[in-house]
Amino acid sequence: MDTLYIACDFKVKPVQPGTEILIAELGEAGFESFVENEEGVIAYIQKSEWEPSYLENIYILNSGEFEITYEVEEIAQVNWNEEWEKNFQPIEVDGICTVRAPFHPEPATAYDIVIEPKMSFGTGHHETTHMMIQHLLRLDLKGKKVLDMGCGTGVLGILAEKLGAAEVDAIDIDNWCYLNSLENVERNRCEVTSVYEGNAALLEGRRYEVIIANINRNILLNDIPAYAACLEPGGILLLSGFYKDDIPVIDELCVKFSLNFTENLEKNHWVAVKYLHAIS
Ligand SMILES: C[S@@+](CC[C@H](N)C(=O)[O-])C[C@H]1O[C@@H](n2cnc3c(N)ncnc32)[C@H](O)[C@@H]1O
Repeated sequence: MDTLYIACDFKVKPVQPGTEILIAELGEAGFESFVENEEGVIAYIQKSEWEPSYLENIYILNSGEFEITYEVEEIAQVNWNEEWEKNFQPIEVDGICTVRAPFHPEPATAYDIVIEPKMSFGTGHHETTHMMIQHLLRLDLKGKKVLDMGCGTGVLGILAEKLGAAEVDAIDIDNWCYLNSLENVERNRCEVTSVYEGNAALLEGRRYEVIIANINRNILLNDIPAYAACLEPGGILLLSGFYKDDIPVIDELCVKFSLNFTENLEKNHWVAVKYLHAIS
């Protein structure tokens, strides 16, 4: 079944830094996927999530700081491979991990993740994915049970398996992301990663030592109690998908569930925060 999408084709002047700021704002607002080009960016959102007034609340479009024009189009399927071949450059994180498409040459980094992103979020280009990869590279995941909540392309769960996790559950609410994660898990020859379509309701009765969730502020505020309920004492929770300014409200909730702030990475106002589940 085809999922209908809204594609907004933004022409931005100057392209940098205007496009970067626009993508950050659209990502926070709920746009799922971005294809950058020489003139700006095409941003995608599921039609079911879209309202005609949606762009009115995107500050950068109305601030006058950048000259931005756009066209809105409804689409079903497009040739994503062609789009990504034109636009997707490999991403290297800390000289240790590369995220690339199948048509890129094999890298020399210790970890090589091959992603065909299609419509899903999670190529390592976004600040939040990049920082979550950085966090993961610094953890000892050997033998751990890991949850990748809001897996998108599956990139973080795939990396968790490559870093030695004993078992990885990757969950996404979106059918397209679920299917894309399945494909990418297979493409990377993962053996201990299972992909599920769903949300925090699936977590009942499950236990994890590490939980990764790069989603957005509101979903996290809703689902942190469910994450805490299935995180082992001494376990680690990595959260991203929100801005630095949102840390206090996220922190306030986490503390109530014995999740203690330990470390924070920050890039272009986006953050990725590490919490430790207190041992009671
Ligand atoms: C910002 S993307 C992150 C993708 C990938 N994990 C990464 O770090 O690049 C967030 C993902 O969360 C999914 N999502 C949104 N709400 C969700 C929910 N309530 N439960 C599970 N997944 C959700 C979206 O479909 C999307 O794929």
